[in-house]
Amino acid sequence: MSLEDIRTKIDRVDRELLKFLNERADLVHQVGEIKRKEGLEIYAPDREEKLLLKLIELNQKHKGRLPEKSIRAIYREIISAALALEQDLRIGYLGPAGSWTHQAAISRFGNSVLYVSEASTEDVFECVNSQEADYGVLPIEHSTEGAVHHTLDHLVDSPLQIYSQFLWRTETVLMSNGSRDTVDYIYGHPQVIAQCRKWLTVNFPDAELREAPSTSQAAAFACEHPASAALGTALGAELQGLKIIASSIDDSASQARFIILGRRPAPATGNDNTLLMVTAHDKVGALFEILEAFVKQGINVRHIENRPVTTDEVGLPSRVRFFLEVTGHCHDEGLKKAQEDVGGDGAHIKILGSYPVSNWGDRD
Ligand SMILES: O=C(O)C(=O)C[C@]1(C(=O)O)C=C[C@@H](O)C=C1
Repeated sequence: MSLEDIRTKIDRVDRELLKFLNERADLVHQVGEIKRKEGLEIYAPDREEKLLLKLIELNQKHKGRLPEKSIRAIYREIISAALALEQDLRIGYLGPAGSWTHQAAISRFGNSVLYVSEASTEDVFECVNSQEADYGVLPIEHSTEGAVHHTLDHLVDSPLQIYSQFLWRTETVLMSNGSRDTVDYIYGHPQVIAQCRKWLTVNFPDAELREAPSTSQAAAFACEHPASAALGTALGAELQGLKIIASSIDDSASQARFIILGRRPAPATGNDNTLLMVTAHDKVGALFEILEAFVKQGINVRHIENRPVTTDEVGLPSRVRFFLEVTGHCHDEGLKKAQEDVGGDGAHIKILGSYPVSNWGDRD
């Protein structure tokens, strides 16, 4: 078949695709109307995941040429367009623009929705609470550095809940106005330099490493001279108009867990985890009693993090605070019973959110 013939066939397939995409958009519009009438959440991550898994399975069965990564990327944008059609969805994220959280948020919500850059964790909470944004995206755990305490601490007094969470690989790129051969100095946040040190030593042994206060500031410095480069995100390079001269340069693969903050709890999917906070008296066996209540109900405590309890009131008995990630949904009977048990011992328990399971190394 000639090139012309193949292109004629591609044009025909594209016309069909467009027809189907618009047919899908009409159906999504109807879903949006029902959700608005019934006061349901527009964003349904569990439905998105089920839909994607079904398509990936179908593709494998029919030996489709497209890899899973491409199917996810294509559908990410189709669903992003759907979300934008259903509602002018606004997503607040921990900025600045081009940050890892920004890139992670786009990997989840696609390019058709609106993004609002927030300067601090507190601002992300505030924009969702005040309804300036529908959802907020924040990091909660790094595979190398552990929990992001700043995010956990803000959940303590907030009426907001974790609506969903996801994992995202934090891949560093090297960006510049020049080419690989012209780089004399490289800017980067100290933590990012540390993450890529071995690669930098092997590939740029003579380049001077210069510390920058943030990844976006590093990119801004690199814009000034073609002999300089910066470490950061692919999105940061795009936003600054810099070329990516090397990618995936981290010494070891690192992932981060992000939460999607919402105003309402997420529905149960049958495979959920729940994050809860327990504040108990500081006494012998405090943690043992808490854990026992969950064990009795056959609930697995997957992760424990403890944080100091601050109080302005002098004379109050000292207390300890634990953040526990447990298996199950907060509406499960077993979890409710465990909660009652813990509460009966004088401890205070607060549900911070139930969300579908996602484990380290599950996917990109
Ligand atoms: O099924 C829904 O609830 C929809 O709103 C449709 C749809 C989709 O495009 O398939 C869009 C957004 C949701 O997050 C999940 C799925």
